[in-house]
Amino acid sequence: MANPIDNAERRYQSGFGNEYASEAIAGALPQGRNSPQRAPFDLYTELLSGTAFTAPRHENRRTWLYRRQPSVVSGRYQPYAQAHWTTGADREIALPPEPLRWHPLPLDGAAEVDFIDGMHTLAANGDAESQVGIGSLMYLAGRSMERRAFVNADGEMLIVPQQGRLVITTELGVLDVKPGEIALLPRGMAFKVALPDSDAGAGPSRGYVCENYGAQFRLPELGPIGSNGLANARDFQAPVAAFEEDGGAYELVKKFGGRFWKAPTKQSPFNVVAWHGNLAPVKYDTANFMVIGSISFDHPDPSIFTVLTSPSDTPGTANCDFVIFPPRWMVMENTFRPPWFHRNLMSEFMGLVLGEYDAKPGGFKPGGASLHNCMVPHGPDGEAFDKATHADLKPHKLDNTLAFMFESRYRFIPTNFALRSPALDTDYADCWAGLNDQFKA
Ligand SMILES: O=C(O)Cc1cc(O)ccc1O
Ligand SMILES: [Fe+2]
Repeated sequence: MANPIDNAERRYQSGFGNEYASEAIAGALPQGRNSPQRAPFDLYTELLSGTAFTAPRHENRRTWLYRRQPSVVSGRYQPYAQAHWTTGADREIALPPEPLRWHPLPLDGAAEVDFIDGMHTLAANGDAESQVGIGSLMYLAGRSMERRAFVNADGEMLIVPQQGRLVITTELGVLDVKPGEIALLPRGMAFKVALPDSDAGAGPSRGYVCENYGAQFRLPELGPIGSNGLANARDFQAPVAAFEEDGGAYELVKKFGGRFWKAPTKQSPFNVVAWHGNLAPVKYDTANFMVIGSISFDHPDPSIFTVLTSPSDTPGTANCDFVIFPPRWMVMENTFRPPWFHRNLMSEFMGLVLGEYDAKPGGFKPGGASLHNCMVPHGPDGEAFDKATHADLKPHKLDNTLAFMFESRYRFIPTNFALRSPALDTDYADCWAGLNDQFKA
């Protein structure tokens, strides 16, 4: 069997959080026990735990790796400079109590940097040390990582590509992810990102990342929806085992407690020949999301579009919900169909992968971002309000669109980078200025 690392036709294993098993060479996976006295082919046995050993069974995640060298074999760490990837809430910043929006982040200079050096935190809450909160980041990158690998000890990473395909090599195998798809990479697992489109001259790649310091993302409960719907577990895809044959040197960059470090390694960290377990990187195509909406009247809460949720210790009040606004039919009768005007306990960071978002048809652009924090009023802009109050309410398909939201119980604090960026839309609030008093008694 050919080692799948070299194979452009990717194979995947289906499911979310189930017990996967994969071997790049037949016979490499021990049978009947996890840690035999000598593993097949004299591979080293290593355990990666994504939860405490004693986490409840339904939350417990761990994977057994059978590899050419254990990851403890590495050179010494030295500090590494990554100034724009900050961690957690920056309490020094005076958080503006108003809606914020960014135009698509400019790609100048992105051609020179890879996925790690091109990462920018736009806003964050909580604290990686307390395992609470998330960061909302964007990467702007034009270079493949080649012989550089990255390990994030501070959180798992949910990647939402907006422009350009990503080939993500992980310890467990390779994920090929294009805009419209998402990837979820476990905390602590080494990976590198190649940018085939950028390498082919299509210009820099851009996308969004949720760095989740808190409880791992999982599928939401479905309640009265039943046993099917929204993101179905079978549509998540984990890689098959794949390892690099060439044992050459790597630079390993590690994010650890908000700081960055680097160490040389003599061998590729992508040296896992077989693995089994339920802690795995996955990808998911949002085209497979089974969208549920109102077929009578009123605009439902956006929680019906939850793909994945990271709970907090208060039931129903998430550390982070990852919510998408995919193509869907609008059929509600006598209803103002776009989102209503609202204020909310939860804080909302949004991005747009493609097309238009119905609440902001002109103002919110693919590659841009918006932030509506706890109790900050927001909603449809003047143009959306006008259109929707006069629309002929025929069934209408919102097509060629994909917006998303990282929604959190904790207020997001924008970074200095985001607040000083020329992409900050200083006129954002004007989009509501035309909503005059039209009261007619
Ligand atoms: O503010 C937003 O655009 C996100 C959002 C969408 C929606 O359909 C209902 C509520 C909500 O916060
Ligand atoms: Fe909202």
